[in-house]
Amino acid sequence: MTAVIVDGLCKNYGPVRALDAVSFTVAEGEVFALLGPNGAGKTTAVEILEGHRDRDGGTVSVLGFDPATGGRAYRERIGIVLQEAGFEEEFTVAELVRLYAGFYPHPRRPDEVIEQVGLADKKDARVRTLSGGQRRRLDLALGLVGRPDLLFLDEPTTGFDPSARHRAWELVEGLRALGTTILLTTHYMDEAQHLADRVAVLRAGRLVAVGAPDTLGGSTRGSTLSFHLPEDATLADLPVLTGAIEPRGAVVALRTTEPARDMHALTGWALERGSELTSLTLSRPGLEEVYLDLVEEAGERSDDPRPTPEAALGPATGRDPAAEDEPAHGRRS
Ligand SMILES: Nc1ncnc2c1ncn2[C@@H]1O[C@H](COP(=O)(O)OP(=O)(O)OP(=O)(O)O)[C@@H](O)[C@H]1O
Repeated sequence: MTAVIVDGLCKNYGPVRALDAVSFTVAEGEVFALLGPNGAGKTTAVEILEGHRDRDGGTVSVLGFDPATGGRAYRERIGIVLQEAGFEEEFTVAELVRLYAGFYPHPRRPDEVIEQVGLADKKDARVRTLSGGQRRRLDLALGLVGRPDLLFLDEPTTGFDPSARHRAWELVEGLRALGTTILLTTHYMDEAQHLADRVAVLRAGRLVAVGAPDTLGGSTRGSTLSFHLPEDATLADLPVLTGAIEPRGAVVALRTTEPARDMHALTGWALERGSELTSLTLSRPGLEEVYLDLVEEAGERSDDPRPTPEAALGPATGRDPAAEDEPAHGRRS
């Protein structure tokens, strides 16, 4: 079954078109990452899916519910880890996790969840005494304790130290193994690469690519063939190659969409002249490289969302009273 279906989703904040006909699906049990620069619309999309924000157009189905009208039955099926949740500071960790467990019909055992997120030694500590990273782990515990079918993780490891980060990744992998569908946002490409089955890249409210982290952007982005230039050769001696050559010190890198042809030409050339092509490697661009290409294409600025067509037609008429300036549920937008 498909866990999430988003079709033609639109959201405007006054003159700003935060989401412009965004469509994607997430399969049941899949880990799906929404990527994009600041202001791209990730939080808006996630808040609409969570049922915390209205949409202006399009259809959304999550676990068979429309989040806008799913009510309590819907909320019991999902878990949410907010970017900045406001906690009751005087509760202890254990009290708060137990309190949240009480909101759900089939919760996980609070002690087990506290252990899983690495807060066992802090279970009797008051929330106000926790460090930033420990608070994020508590966020995670509160998102997990209801045993959700779908977990929303909004930048789940921001502020984590490297070992806490790896622990969180293991936790996500464990949840995936249990069949939990996970929709996460992150600015860390290594996190998306490591955790996500598929990623979607938003830029200024528009979806610009969806795919597996290893193949995002398609074959047209090409591969990189790199090798050490033989000592007795110069760049001018190289055979005719289809790709563009970039010298990087002693190493030559060739970005090519025809790697087999270029590899054949190069190795033939080296054999013929009796040279060795040391450290010859063929690699696809990493997710970070592809992502940067996608979000920087067409010279768009990351913090420059598209205006709505109405706003683009004329001078701004001031703040639209319909603009929602109040973040939903204590969420920073
Ligand atoms: N409550 C609001 N009122 C008015 N404009 C908003 C509101 N929330 C978000 N926006 C605008 O909508 C656009 C998308 O914002 P959003 O928070 O969804 O982006 P994001 O991709 O989550 O960014 P970040 O990576 O910084 O969290 C931005 O231009 C933002 O300024």
